[in-house]
Amino acid sequence: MTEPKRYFDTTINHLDHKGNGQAVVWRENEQGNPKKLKLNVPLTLPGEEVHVQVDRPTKKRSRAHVTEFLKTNSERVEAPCPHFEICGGCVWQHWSYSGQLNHKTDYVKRQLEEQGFNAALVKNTIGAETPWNYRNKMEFTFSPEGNMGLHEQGNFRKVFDMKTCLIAGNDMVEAALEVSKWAKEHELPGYLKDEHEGLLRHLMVRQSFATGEIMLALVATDRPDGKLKDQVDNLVQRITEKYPNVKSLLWLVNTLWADSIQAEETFVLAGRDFIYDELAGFRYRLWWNTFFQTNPKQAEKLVELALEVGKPQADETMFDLFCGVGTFSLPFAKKVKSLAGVEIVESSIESAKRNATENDVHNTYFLANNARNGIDEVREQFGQPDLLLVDPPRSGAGGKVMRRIGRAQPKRIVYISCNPESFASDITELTPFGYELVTVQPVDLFPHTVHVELVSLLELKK
Ligand SMILES: C[S@@+](CC[C@H](N)C(=O)[O-])C[C@H]1O[C@@H](n2cnc3c(N)ncnc32)[C@H](O)[C@@H]1O
Repeated sequence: MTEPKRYFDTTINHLDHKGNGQAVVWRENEQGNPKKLKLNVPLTLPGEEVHVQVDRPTKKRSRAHVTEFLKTNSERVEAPCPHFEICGGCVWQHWSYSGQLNHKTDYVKRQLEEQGFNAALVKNTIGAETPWNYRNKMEFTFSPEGNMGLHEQGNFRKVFDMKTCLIAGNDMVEAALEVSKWAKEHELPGYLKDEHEGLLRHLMVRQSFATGEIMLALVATDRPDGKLKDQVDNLVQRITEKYPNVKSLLWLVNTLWADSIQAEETFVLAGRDFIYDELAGFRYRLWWNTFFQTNPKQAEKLVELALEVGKPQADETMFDLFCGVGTFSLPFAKKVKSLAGVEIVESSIESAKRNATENDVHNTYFLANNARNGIDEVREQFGQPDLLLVDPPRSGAGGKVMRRIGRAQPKRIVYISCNPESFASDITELTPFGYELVTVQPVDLFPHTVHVELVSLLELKK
């Protein structure tokens, strides 16, 4: 039997939702008939002509690696991070920032067009002034070999030994690297998922760019006392001496198989159990599990844009669905008569209430409930809203919530989305209730990644 052909010349015709180049080649099957082979070619850009080696040439779809670039995209640039190509964090450092922004605008337009909306309503994506060191929160993983870093691209089981991260805040990366050094010096074993063995699982680090305060939360399978006492004392000493901005050093115990950042017990090793942050002129307390915007500079633009398109009025009643700790609720509440926020995570609602009081905002009501039931509950209490803001997670609000929004008949709806696909599908639900899409403004909160955020306005037709 002859070996199937593995090497092909091809052209990248588009990028998939993970940012990888897509191409099609033709191969011959065993009977000598032509068969289509779809290729997923990482680290390529639209229009590039490449010579590739295919992993599994007998499949319908396969991953392929570039062995030679025959023609490159004029927007291709040198990626500055030494971990690029291995790290699963950024996929587009090899693309000029303007190229990324144009692509994001086109992507939003395409999603809306596919659902029958007018793509001309989509404005050009607002980029970041500095597309580096923008993230205020990172979650690193410890590997069984004792490395601390991010997962490798396309391989969730492998973690590489991180030396730097160009998209995260510098101070928090330095403090995180000190924890990595500490773990190595004490030879503390990283966690082995399959065997459910080992000690260190994750390190969550967050930093406020406004106050400078840093939180380090180490997730481990054991408590920080007993046999670990000496090592933990050493960690506390080196962090508090070298990094005075670390105002919260936490140890979270997670003995469960589920490998997410969660805690059965929380130990405060140094400082408090929260840090202070500020956004758009408001002060927030953030605990280790509080959702907060991860690119605060660009998030401020989201708040400004939401206020600009939503035009809140002093005599209006407003609902904020998926309100989190009140990032949008507080600035809007300053401008309306009353505001009711709904959010599923109880600790975020507790935080939203405290944030409102601490920021001298006294016309808010926050309800811990899912958006679907919560909207009915706040309608019973406050009646029909004039203005409604909705900012759901990536999966979108879903038909049931959107139809309830439609039935509530607010005059204006500000929809903030981190996923244009679920956004486009969600807003189709509003058309039968008389809503019209007025404007869509994409904002880049995550440079060098495929993600794009947007602020939109829908109005009830007269
Ligand atoms: C994209 S975040 C937005 C949070 C907030 N607007 C902000 O900017 O900080 C989405 C929020 O929806 C919350 N959430 C997720 N599912 C929910 C549901 N079914 N009902 C209500 N809130 C939900 C999450 O806990 C999270 O706080």
